[in-house]
Amino acid sequence: MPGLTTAAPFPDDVPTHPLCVVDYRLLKHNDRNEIAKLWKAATELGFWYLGNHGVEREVDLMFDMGAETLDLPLHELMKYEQGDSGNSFGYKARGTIQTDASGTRDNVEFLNIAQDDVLSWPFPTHRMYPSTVNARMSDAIVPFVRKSMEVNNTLLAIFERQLDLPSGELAKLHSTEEPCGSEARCIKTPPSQSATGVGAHTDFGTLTFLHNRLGGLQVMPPGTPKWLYIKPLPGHAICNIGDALSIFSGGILQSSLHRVMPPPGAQSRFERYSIAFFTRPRDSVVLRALKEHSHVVAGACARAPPRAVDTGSTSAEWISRRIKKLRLNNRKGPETWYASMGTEHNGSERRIRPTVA
Ligand SMILES: O=C(O)CCC(=O)C(=O)O
Ligand SMILES: [Fe+2]
Repeated sequence: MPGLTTAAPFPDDVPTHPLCVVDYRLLKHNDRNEIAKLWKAATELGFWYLGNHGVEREVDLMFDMGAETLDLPLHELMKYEQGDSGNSFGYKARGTIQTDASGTRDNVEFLNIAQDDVLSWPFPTHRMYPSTVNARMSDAIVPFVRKSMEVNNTLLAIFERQLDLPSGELAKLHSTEEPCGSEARCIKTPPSQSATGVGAHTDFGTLTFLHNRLGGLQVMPPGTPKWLYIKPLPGHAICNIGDALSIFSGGILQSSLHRVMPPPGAQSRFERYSIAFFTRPRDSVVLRALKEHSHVVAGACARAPPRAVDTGSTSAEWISRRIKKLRLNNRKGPETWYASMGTEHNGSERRIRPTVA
């Protein structure tokens, strides 16, 4: 099954970052210890493993759907290419985005399917997709998206309580009454690559629910200049906080820099697939700290730089601007790359700029 190969183990001689293992079933039962583990992970690294999430079967079907689709002839896929205008939904061809300040081309292709199109299926909200996507909507994509939404909404409700926000305050920024940027993604990296797959970035949205089987994902822990692999843990998803949630929380929740490199060691000989579900706010939601609604967030804002508290940008503008700046056709020099990083709110970009003597 694509992306599921266990033919080569993750090597034990590469530097990894351990992640906290959180049990979704215990979270659903309001287990205080488990909530404390989640909170620690979300406020320190912003990444954790999630077990017992109940989406395992749908994830396997998504790996199949992704492989079928990304195996279609390029001329067919190109009919659905996302283009250079900052649109996220559709197909992203290899070599269309930059992976660093020098403008190095990426070597991955991916397919993004909008949550709104899945919920309104068979009627499109944003766009149409290749035939292999339509054929798998009912059995794979709709159940995967609905279950992933449920997982992320459960996590959001916990963060809402931990941040002392009124009940439903985060949920209403993500209600399905208005279009949003939430999407499912399948990424394919060809075998035997040496260059970066997806360059250093923080996720644009609220929460990411990620499934990969081969290594390659790396994180740069806050306060360090080091890239460390996150080892896939069988049967577990990898979850992480995105910029929007970090901003809503006044920086209490951490969105960390990460990237995708070729799988390490003997795993590099294999094609790599990953499946992700990104929860993002409604399009018109302004990305700013929810300080009027929580003394905890207000306290954090008092210590944060002003740009981290109010970006002055709606979620739709934020996502579109960053995607646009990643596209090589829009590159005007190194600053275009740094501008793709959402640098204004947390200074991520400062951490990977070459040190000036
Ligand atoms: O493929 C992976 O493991 C991570 C992908 C990722 O970070 C992203 O698509 O934002
Ligand atoms: Fe990411």
